[in-house]
Amino acid sequence: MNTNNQPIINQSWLITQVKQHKRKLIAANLIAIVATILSVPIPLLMPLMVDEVLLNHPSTGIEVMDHILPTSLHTPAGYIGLAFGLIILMRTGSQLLNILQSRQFTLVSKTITYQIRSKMIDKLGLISIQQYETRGSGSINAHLVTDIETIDKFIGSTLSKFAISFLTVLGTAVVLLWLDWRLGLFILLVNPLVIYFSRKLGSKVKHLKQKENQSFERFQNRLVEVLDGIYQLRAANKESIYLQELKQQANHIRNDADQFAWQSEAAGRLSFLLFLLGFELFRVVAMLMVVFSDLTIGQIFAVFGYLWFMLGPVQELLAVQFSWYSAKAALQRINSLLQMEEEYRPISTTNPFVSSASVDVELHNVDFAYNLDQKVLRQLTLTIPAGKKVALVGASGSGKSTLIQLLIGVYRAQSGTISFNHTDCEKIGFEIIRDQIAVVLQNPVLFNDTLRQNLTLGSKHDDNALWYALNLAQLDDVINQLSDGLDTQIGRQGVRLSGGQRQRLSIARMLLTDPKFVILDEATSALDTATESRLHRAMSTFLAGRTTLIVAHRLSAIKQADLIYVLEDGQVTQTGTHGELLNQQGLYQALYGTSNIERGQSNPATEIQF
Ligand SMILES: Nc1ncnc2c1ncn2[C@@H]1O[C@H](COP(=O)(O)OP(=O)(O)OP(=O)(O)O)[C@@H](O)[C@H]1O
Repeated sequence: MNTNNQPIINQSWLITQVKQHKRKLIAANLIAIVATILSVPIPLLMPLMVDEVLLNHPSTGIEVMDHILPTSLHTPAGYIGLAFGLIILMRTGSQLLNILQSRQFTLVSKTITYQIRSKMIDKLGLISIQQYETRGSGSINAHLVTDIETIDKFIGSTLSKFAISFLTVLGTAVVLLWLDWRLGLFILLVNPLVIYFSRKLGSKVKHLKQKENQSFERFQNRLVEVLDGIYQLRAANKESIYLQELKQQANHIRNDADQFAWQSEAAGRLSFLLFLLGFELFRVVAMLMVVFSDLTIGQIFAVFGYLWFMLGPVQELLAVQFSWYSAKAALQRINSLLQMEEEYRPISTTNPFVSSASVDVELHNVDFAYNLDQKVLRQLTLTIPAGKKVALVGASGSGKSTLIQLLIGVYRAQSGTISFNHTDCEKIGFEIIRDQIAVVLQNPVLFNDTLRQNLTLGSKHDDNALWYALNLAQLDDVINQLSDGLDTQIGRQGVRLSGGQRQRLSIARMLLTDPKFVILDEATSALDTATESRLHRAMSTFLAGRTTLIVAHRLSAIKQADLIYVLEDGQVTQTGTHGELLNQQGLYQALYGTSNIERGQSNPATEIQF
């Protein structure tokens, strides 16, 4: 866990990654150098053509060409043809090498972005549930997709071009120095000056990228929520209000993105304008030098050729910084995800389940609050004996589901102890505890996948085991009627199943894991009473001897328990069996008493809700 809040993806991390690809990067840079060496001399053929061929002042160039060409081609047309052939060869060679070097760079950049993405995926498994609840899946989604893409673009395209552009500008300056040291020096001084002003301009727009990202994050979070709730919004006829709100947020993105886009474009163009002014000045100086010094007409053609040659690379170099601002903002956001608070995972020092077939649970003076200002569980003490069925009842908001969250370690008690088989949960570690527990929730999470995958969640089970679990969960008849059976796709969040079928699928999933401790949190609330009663009967053999915690409002789910705890305002106020509690004055009697007497006699699976 990163406790010192230092960015995790920082320079030294990147350098370590880059070092792992040293050979590829060295190869890429060598290729870039060869490509530059091939392309930089092309404008030098100009003075050769103009001075030696067109103006008829033969010198070293013609001498060399005479060695290559047969005597019959020692003519201006022959020389021009040879120069043309050479230029084609050099340009093609240089472009092919550029392709090769960018291939090397993409190999490295894609691997580095894959590593960042993997690091983030690893982190997803560690982030505390509270952080997920506050940040929202939309923003996490944005980090994993958009931010990584920005970084990928920066490393892949910008950096690979950076090497070539930098080398080209440097090579050009060297040739200019050789042609005329004053011109070379001029170009060497102009470039840093332009880059300095361009950085100054760039620093004025970099915060706009962050603003754009924030708008995008807000939009994405809301979009995910609206899409998840679209059915209910449509049913409540409120869809248009939410879609309108999304449009407003899209409009914010438009404004913020527009600000960054035009201002960074303007800053880029102003920087380039500076360069062009230097360029024009350079041209004037070069022409004056033809008049006042020994620069030849051919050489001035070469100088102008080099100026054009530099334009593209200089533009690329200036663009790198704007691309860097986007990448830096993305990196900051990625780091903020990597720095999110992690779930508390004590290191396991003992495993009390190895020697014991069943699980008992004890809570002693447990205090818990989601927000420090409001306690949800207060000095809660209760025991769930091994192999027994225990029910937890209480009014809505009394803390029943919160207690389950603490049992599976999703949240941590602020004080008090939770023990399994007389061993403190912190000594056992929650990975081991979760191996013993299966939780069935009221709204089970289902994936847009086959029934089989939703049942097994990736574990290996043969079809007989699956059908056995489906049979106990009272779902085999339903699946039998589907043409694709276990391979039926159930749609997003299991939309092709009814609420009750989804709950039974989740129960079948629990049965397959063969847990020692079963937690049923309103697990059968969507079933009709007859199906629920059949299900309870079918499961009774499976549950016999397993510790079971039932959280329910329905009497039919509660009354089968060996022990019932009544929870009021985060504390146990009554304990006993159904019969005992009915005879005690208190919340249980108030909630179930009369209704039970009236309805319970006629139907054992009576449904009573409060
Ligand atoms: N993730 C959360 N963040 C902040 N507060 C929460 C969170 N979950 C629950 N609460 C609060 O904790 C209290 C207890 O909620 P809990 O879900 O445990 O009640 P419950 O007894 O299971 O209710 P129900 O029978 O309606 O499911 C409620 O006041 C609720 O507002």
